[in-house]
Amino acid sequence: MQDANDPKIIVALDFPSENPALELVDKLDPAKCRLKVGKELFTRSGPQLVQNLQRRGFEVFLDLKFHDIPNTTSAAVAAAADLGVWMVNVHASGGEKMMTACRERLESFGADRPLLIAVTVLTSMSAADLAGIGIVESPEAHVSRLATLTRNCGLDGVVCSAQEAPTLKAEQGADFRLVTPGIRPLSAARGDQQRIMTPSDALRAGSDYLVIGRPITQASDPLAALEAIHQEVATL
Ligand SMILES: O=c1ccn([C@@H]2O[C@H](COP(=O)(O)O)[C@@H](O)[C@H]2O)c(=O)[nH]1
Repeated sequence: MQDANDPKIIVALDFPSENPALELVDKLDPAKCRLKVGKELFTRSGPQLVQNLQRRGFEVFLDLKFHDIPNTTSAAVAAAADLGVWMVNVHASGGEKMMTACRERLESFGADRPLLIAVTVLTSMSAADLAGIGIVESPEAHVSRLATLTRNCGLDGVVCSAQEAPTLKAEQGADFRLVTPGIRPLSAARGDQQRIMTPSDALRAGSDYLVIGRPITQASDPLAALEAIHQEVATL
C-alpha cells in the first residue's frame, strides 16, 4: 500500500503554533505521509507556514472547510490554489451553486490545480447530532446524498467516515476520492470522534487517504505511533 508518489497517510498538524508543528515535521518523511493544516494552525501561522512545509518537500491538504456564498468561497479556493496546496476543501452543505463555482474557478489553474473535495457529515457527529440540527436521515444516508451532489458538481471527492466508504465506493465509483478522518488505532482514545475505524479496516473499506491527528501528535512517541500505523497497513 506504500507508494512514495501517493502516500495514503495525512498527518493532521493540529498544533497551537508553528514551533511544535515543525518539531514533528522535521522528523517526518514526505515520501511516507502528507500533512494537513487546519483552522488552528493556519489562523496562527498562515500561508507562510504552508510554504515552509512545502519547501520541506511535503504536499499539504489545506483543511479550512470553506462554507460561504459562491463568490466568497470560490475566491478562497483560488487563494489556496495560488498557495500551491495539494488539496483544499469546502462544505458540501454549501450546495450546488457554491461547489460548482469553486470547481469552475479552479479550472484556470489547469493540471496544477489542487484537488477539490467537500466535507459531508463531520466524523464527530452521530445520528443524534444530525437530528439535533434537523436532519432525520442516518449519517450514512446523508453522507451518500451529499457525496452524490458533490460528484455531480464535478469535485474530486469527499471527506467522510471510513464507515461510509464501502457504500460510497459502490455508489460514486473508484475514482471519487474518499478522505477519511476519525481514524483510530485500537489502542488510541476516541476523543470527540463518533464514526471511527482502525487504519487497516479503513483502507480495506475503501478509504483513499487516512487523516490522523491525535493518535500521532499526542502520542508519547509520535514517530513510533506513526511507524506502528505504517506497519499495521503495510501488508494490505
Ligand atoms: O469530518 C471531519 C473533517 C475533518 N476532521 C479533521 O481531521 C482531523 C482529525 O484529527 P484526530 O485528532 O485524528 O481526531 C482534525 O484536524 C479534524 O479537524 C475530522 O476529524 N472530521
